[in-house]
Amino acid sequence: MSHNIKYLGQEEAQHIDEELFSEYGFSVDQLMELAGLSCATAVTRAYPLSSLLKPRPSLLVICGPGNNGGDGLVCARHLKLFGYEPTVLYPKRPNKPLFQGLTTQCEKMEVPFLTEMPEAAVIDEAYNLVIDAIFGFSFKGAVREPFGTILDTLKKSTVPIASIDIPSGWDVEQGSTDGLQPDMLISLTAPKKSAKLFRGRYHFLGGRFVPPGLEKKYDLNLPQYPGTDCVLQL
Ligand SMILES: NC(=O)C1=CN([C@@H]2O[C@H](COP(=O)(O)OP(=O)(O)OC[C@H]3O[C@@H](n4cnc5c(N)ncnc54)[C@H](O)[C@@H]3O)[C@@H](O)[C@H]2O)[C@@H](O)CC1
Ligand SMILES: [K+]
Repeated sequence: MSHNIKYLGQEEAQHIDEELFSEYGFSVDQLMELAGLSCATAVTRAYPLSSLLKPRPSLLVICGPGNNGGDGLVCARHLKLFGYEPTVLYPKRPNKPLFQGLTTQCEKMEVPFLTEMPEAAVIDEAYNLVIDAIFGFSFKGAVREPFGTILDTLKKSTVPIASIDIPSGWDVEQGSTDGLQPDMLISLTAPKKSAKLFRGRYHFLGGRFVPPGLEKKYDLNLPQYPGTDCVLQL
């Protein structure tokens, strides 16, 4: 069913993104809400509350400086509504109303924000899962701080990682041989080329907002989502 789905290159993913806004009239916050809701829903499928090993349903959501980080904030808010206990690390915050609003919404919902990245041993002790919302399809080049240190710590941790759209630090097309090895990947809109190298247990597709005309133009060949679901396991 999913074998013909298109794996997008970096530029193609960015073109689709731009077209959703320019030609199709969507706003960023609309799509970010749907993307983040998909991610939260996919997490509930792969890691239901009843399956978590720690006494509290604690999750660490690490948000980066762009829209992937915004997806993480939306995902954290929905996971809180779903009964999980997310904590957010958001070290580089863009000075834009969209991200400020998403941050306030989390704070008002009593989602705690950390001031620094915990050590790997602390993460292993405290959290059931890390949600990686650091970089998405616009990541390029060598990782800049503080994210290099954060990714190094995540590599040392043994807690499963769920990556939003791309495993952070991976080249969008080529992946990475010594990078993160997430347990879960939630591809948004369509998987990116590096997703072919994903070796974790759960690969989900989310972001059920692609208009048929756009899907056709880019030959995305998306599988059919079941019923009214916003996610699909690939
Ligand atoms: N069209 C879509 O499918 C949608 C995409 N969304 C999300 O938006 C993401 C793309 O967002 P953006 O284009 O804002 O970009 P990203 O969130 O991928 O990252 C860009 C940010 O990371 C920084 N950065 C890039 N390379 C870096 C490096 N080597 N070291 C340190 N920092 C680096 C940039 O300065 C920028 O602040 C997608 O992956 C997805 O998660 C959703 O929010 C909405 C819909
Ligand atoms: K990511």
